Amino acid sequence: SPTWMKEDVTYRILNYTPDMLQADVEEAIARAFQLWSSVTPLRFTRVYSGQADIMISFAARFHGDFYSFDGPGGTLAHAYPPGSGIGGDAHFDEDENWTKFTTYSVFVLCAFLGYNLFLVAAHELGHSLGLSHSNVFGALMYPIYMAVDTRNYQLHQDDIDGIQALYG
Ligand SMILES: CC(C)C[C@H](C(=O)NO)C(=O)N[C@@H](CC(=O)O)C(=O)NCc1ccccc1
Ligand SMILES: [Zn+2]
Repeated sequence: SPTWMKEDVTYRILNYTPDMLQADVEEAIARAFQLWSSVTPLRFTRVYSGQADIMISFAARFHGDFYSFDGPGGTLAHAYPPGSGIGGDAHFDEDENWTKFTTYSVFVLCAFLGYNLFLVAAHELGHSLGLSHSNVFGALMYPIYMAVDTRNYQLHQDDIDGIQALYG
């Protein structure tokens, strides 16, 4: 699978969701990158203009690529594997309610309260780095979102093995 052929990868936050404070969006994204940089030689640098490797945006329905979003629920976000242009970019569905909180409540209540941006971003950035979905329940790259306590979130060994197979 494609990987970034460099250790220094840039990212840019193109726009913000109205669901959260901008500082909380920036913190969630930065923490999601830190998860992956902590187990690889990769360094992530935020840039504020021009073309970054990983362009991060919020959008609803049709948003200029072949994968339109589907309103509340369902697909929450998608990201492209490493490459030029749209490669590496991560799109978040603005029709979801984005939050910095996580609850232990059942999945359906989470769907109502919102999705934790840090958790979803961490998953999407896994794709942006070249990871596919995992079949290991509890892994970050498992295909289905599960609300978990994000205060001291740790990558599952399967996620670490996967990313170190690409960048170890
Ligand atoms: C086929 C793709 C486009 C589905 C899409 C996804 O996997 N994006 O990376 C997605 O939004 N998946 C949903 C689940 C679904 O649509 O059935 C999801 O919860 N993804 C976010 C996620 C998954 C696992 C952990 C954290 C976040
Ligand atoms: Zn995914």
